[in-house]
Amino acid sequence: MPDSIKKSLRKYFIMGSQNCTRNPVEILEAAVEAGITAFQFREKGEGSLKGEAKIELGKQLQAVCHKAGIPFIVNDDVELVDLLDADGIHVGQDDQSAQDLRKVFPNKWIGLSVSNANELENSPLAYVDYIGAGPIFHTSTKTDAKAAVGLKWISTLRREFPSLPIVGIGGITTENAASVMEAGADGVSIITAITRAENIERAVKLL
Ligand SMILES: Cc1ncc(COP(=O)(O)OP(=O)(O)O)c(N)n1
Ligand SMILES: Cc1nc(C(=O)O)sc1CCOP(=O)(O)O
Ligand SMILES: [Mg+2]
Repeated sequence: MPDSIKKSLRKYFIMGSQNCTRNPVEILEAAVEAGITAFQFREKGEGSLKGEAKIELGKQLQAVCHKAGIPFIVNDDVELVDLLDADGIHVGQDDQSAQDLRKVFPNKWIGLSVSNANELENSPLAYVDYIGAGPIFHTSTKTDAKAAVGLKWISTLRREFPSLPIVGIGGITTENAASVMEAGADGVSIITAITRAENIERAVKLL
């Protein structure tokens, strides 16, 4: 099981309509065509859709993932995971606890953000399928992101947990993605380097 998750985390695209300057469905289709291996619907923050509009976009993006056979993960929103029967959920340290989520979703992927040793110590890793480690580099995409933790955080996690699926996130680009993998990550999570790419196919291939 961890091996198939690791494979799926390799090019993990995250996006919501607030990250897009054109149709999000077309952006996801282009990214899928170019070879992303998983997708997280993160409709959150300024300019994001709410209520029915969010659900409708989620359904459309999920259909693109289903057609391509890649996992469709929902960020934060437990009700939406349930409603759409998503493949998994990603939560942070201040969101619903992974332990509680595991009771509700015994067979779905649960991803948890872990940014430092203190969070790691307090994280219920037994209930988690993968860790999102970051922000590795500076990012302006998440307004409440912590200070960049650097590649060392990935190598520390990898040393302590040799078989745990780990994905790096935050400020990852076509130029620095290889360094994240070399530090020990199983994959890279990206928003801007894909949503704002002049050529999505080229960007995903370079990643
Ligand atoms: C793969 C991945 N890693 C980390 C995050 C960040 O989650 P969180 O800390 O809950 O912050 P928000 O994304 O909810 O703003 C993520 N979404 N995905
Ligand atoms: C959603 C998110 N979570 C982060 C974390 O550190 O937990 S950084 C981040 C934003 C990533 O966007 P970009 O690829 O544009 O830097
Ligand atoms: Mg969250």
